[in-house]
Amino acid sequence: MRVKDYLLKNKWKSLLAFLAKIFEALLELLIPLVVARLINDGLNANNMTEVWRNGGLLILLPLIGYVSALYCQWQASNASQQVGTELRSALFHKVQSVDMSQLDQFGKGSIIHRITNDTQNLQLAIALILRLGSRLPILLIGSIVMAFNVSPKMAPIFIITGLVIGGLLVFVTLKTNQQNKSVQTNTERIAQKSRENLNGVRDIRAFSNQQAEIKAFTSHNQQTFYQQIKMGSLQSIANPISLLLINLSISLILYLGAQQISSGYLLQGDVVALVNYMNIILLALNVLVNILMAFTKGITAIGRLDEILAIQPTHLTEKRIESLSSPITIEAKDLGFAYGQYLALSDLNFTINPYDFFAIIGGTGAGKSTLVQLLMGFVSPTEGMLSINDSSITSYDRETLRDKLAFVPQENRLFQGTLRENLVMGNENCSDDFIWHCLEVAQAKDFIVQDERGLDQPVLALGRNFSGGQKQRLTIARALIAEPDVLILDDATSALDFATEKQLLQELKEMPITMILITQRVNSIRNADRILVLDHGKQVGLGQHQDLLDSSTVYQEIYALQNKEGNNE
Ligand SMILES: Nc1ncnc2c1ncn2[C@@H]1O[C@H](COP(=O)(O)OP(=O)(O)OP(=O)(O)O)[C@@H](O)[C@H]1O
Repeated sequence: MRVKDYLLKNKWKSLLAFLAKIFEALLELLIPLVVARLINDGLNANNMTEVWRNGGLLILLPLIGYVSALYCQWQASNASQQVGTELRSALFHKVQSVDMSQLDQFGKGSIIHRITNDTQNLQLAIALILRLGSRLPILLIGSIVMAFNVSPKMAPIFIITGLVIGGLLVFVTLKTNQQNKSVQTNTERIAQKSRENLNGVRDIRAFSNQQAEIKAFTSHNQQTFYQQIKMGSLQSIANPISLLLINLSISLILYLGAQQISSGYLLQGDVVALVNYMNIILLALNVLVNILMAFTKGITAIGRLDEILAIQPTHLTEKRIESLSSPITIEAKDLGFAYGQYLALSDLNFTINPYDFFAIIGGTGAGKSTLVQLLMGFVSPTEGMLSINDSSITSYDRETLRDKLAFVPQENRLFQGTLRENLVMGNENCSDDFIWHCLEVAQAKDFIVQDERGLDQPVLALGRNFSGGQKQRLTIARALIAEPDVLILDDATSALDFATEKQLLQELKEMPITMILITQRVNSIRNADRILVLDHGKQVGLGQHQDLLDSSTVYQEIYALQNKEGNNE
């Protein structure tokens, strides 16, 4: 579904709001006529019945109009809020359901900006257009028609004024629409820069890079400022020019009206009605400028939201497999993956048997993390096949995969709360005994028991009260507590000292799980059942430690380098 479908879904509420506002506008148009009658037939003719009748109408018509406006307000708010809520939810679901690589082109900051800011802009535009926009054509066209009715000779003044001001506003709208797109992109850059800075505040300070960062931020900020000024200036031209034209027209009506009253063609009340209609046009045009501003933002938002809604999950299958029985066998056949045009992995062929200790090694940028993303179903293969128990990984329901495969990333994340809350995220009903067992396997028990609050000890935001190595052990324990069939550790032992890592791997190997370890350290995987060696996205070795030392040049090089430098021990 696209934005237009969400707008159509709420068409009845919008239509009711629209009709209520049109009704109010029609009533408003009658008022100058009633005033004219009050003057011509009542006051000038000294007819008190007409004075009372038209005076009464002058009270009644605005009252009915007010009730109608209230009803419109209610329906318009309802429709706009509903569209906003449904869109936010649809965007969130879309972001959850597509491959992560499909979102790369937008960036996280942009996606957040679209889900929050753009939906808000669209919501405001809908509300404003329904509440104010619907009455504008009625007021503008109606005033010209009514003026024609009062005096056909004066009507050309209305038509010419309307056309000139209308043309001016169309010009301003087209110009500001273009400008508004740049403003949105820049605002997004500011959000992205702020996010990047907050996340990397330590690195920035460590490298004393604050000045450069402040300069980059200020530059984006200034650019937005100038763009906003340019947009505001364009929009502000419209108002004084419209005002000038309207006042010139009113002067002309008064001048010509005076002559026509003298010649008996018009009555005084008719001239008052014509001036009132011109004032209605002026007020309507004032509102129009505000609506156009909201409208341009709304149109920009629709385009930006549709870009996200249009993403089709690359792995869509008719029916997803919702059960995955143990034990699990993973097989790659001519597997490859490309980020856009860049082929990050190609021609991978391997099998991971149940309860294997399978290791993946390779230098920086070899494609290890990309392979993990494929294994976790975060991205889908662009070449060949990756299967789990003989069915393509893309045919499985995501939740089913998450239940069976646990992943510990390089960047370990703990959340504010208690240790227990952090640990049981994937298995809320597990017993304390099981938690302690997993903590023991993950080599985390020792430092947890030192605090008498045990599992109830607090975790600060981002796990700030734990060291890097402690956080790694806790995230491994969390993955084990979820009782997965396959545990994938993506460089997740890098902060552990060699002895602790050795002990951890030993204990994990004894558990009834398949372990996939991604690492850069040869010495961590000497005991692996099988090691996959990657180099620049290609498979350059597959076998056990000793086989690879005999057969794989890349593995020999990594081994020689690490053991010469003694990096690992
Ligand atoms: N989102 C992305 N968009 C484009 N290219 C990417 C993306 N992520 C990774 N790459 C490229 O794909 C290649 C493999 O990256 P990957 O992160 O899988 O390597 P890695 O072996 O895990 O490296 P490291 O050990 O340094 O983490 C690299 O050349 C990288 O530049």
